[in-house]
Amino acid sequence: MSERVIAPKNRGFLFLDSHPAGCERLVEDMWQAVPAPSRIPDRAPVALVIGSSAGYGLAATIAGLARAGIRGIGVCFEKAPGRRTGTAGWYRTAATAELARRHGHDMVFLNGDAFSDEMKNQVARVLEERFGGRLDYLIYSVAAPRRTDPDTGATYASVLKPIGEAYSTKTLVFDDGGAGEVREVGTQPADGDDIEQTVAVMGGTDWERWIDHLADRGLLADGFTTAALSYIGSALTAAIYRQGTIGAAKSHLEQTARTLDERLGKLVGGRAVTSVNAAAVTQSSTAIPGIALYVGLLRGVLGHAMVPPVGQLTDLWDQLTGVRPLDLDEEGRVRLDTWELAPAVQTAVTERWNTATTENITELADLDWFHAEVQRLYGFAVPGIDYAAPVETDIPWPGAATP
Ligand SMILES: NC(=O)c1ccc[n+]([C@@H]2O[C@H](COP(=O)([O-])OP(=O)(O)OC[C@H]3O[C@@H](n4cnc5c(N)ncnc54)[C@H](O)[C@@H]3O)[C@@H](O)[C@H]2O)c1
Repeated sequence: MSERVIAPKNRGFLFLDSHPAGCERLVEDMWQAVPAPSRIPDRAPVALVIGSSAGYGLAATIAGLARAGIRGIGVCFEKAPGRRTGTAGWYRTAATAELARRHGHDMVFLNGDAFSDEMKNQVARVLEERFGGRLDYLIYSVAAPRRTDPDTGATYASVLKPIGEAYSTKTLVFDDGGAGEVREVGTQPADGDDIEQTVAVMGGTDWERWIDHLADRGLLADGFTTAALSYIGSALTAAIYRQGTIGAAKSHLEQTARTLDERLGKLVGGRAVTSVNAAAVTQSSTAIPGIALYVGLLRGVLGHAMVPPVGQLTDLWDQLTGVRPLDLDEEGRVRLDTWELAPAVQTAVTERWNTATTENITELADLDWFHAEVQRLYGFAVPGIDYAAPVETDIPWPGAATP
């Protein structure tokens, strides 16, 4: 046992420690935010969520459990407590597992590299031994800086760069006291094999490898449906996002969905789609130049009308499970970002973006919210948590939860 008081220590948007009690409370709040199921399925669907410990994948897991009544497996890559605390995703997973258990869902969490064949084999074994060898849904929500290709052993690294020309953008940074500053940052364009490397990590290759692996072992149920998360975003961030290296990876992911959709249709009467979600504060998104300013301004314009990830994922589950029909755009994508990209919203954000300076930023953007959201990624700034009290940090990885 190792109880201690944990104070936030950070370098920019990255924190060295996380707070177990804050992480637990956030997971409980997310669960509470999900509306009760509109119908109880005869048989709890079996789902696999890859990237289940943070951001959209965590939202997929919690909305899946609380709304769609899933059971199954969550896969993520987290660090255990040691000299420092465990990662926030470690504690969020422990909290999610406990909630699943309390609500009677059989949910197993596996910690390791989703890109490896070892993890794919491990998941296949758990599906065979524990879930009747039948997978109904797979949600793919990995955001990673690197991927090692199991066939060649080559390791690819993704980069966030514009394509063609150098790009300069306004961005938001915080000083130690939490005051925001609007700065200009420049990024050089992709060169060499930057695009191929980024596509190799964040494109659809690993998603397809998962489906192939599970299909080869006969583990896909009739009507098996899979969704991978994607992003389009604003014209304000297009040069670094959708038109940049990561956008090339998202185009590849969306193309993979079209190929998989055709294949799964023939194989098991199944479906593959991408789900285009809205901007959210996550560990991955805060690493993208300009996104912090953009999201702060978006919140300044929309306030509580922003739909949080768990709200968007409730909608996705409703569409995947047939509570309402799958609503696809002309490119075959589920669109959960329409409120973000509404022309009136984008016009208002653009006006604010163009005039934003360090002096007026507090009037234009919701900086308090943004700054707190960043801290909440690590379990800090959570209302109701006593941060002066010692907490147990040595929390074990959840064992297979038998309801
Ligand atoms: N954050 C946004 O604004 C936003 C908007 C729309 C779509 N998306 C998409 O959602 C997806 C998830 O992004 P996020 O922002 O929620 O990321 P995140 O950083 O919050 O979460 C990433 C998850 O991936 C897991 N992961 C990372 N590497 C792994 C590995 N090698 N093996 C197993 N698990 C691994 C992490 O443990 C974590 O659970 C991405 O496809 C992203 O493009 C994000």
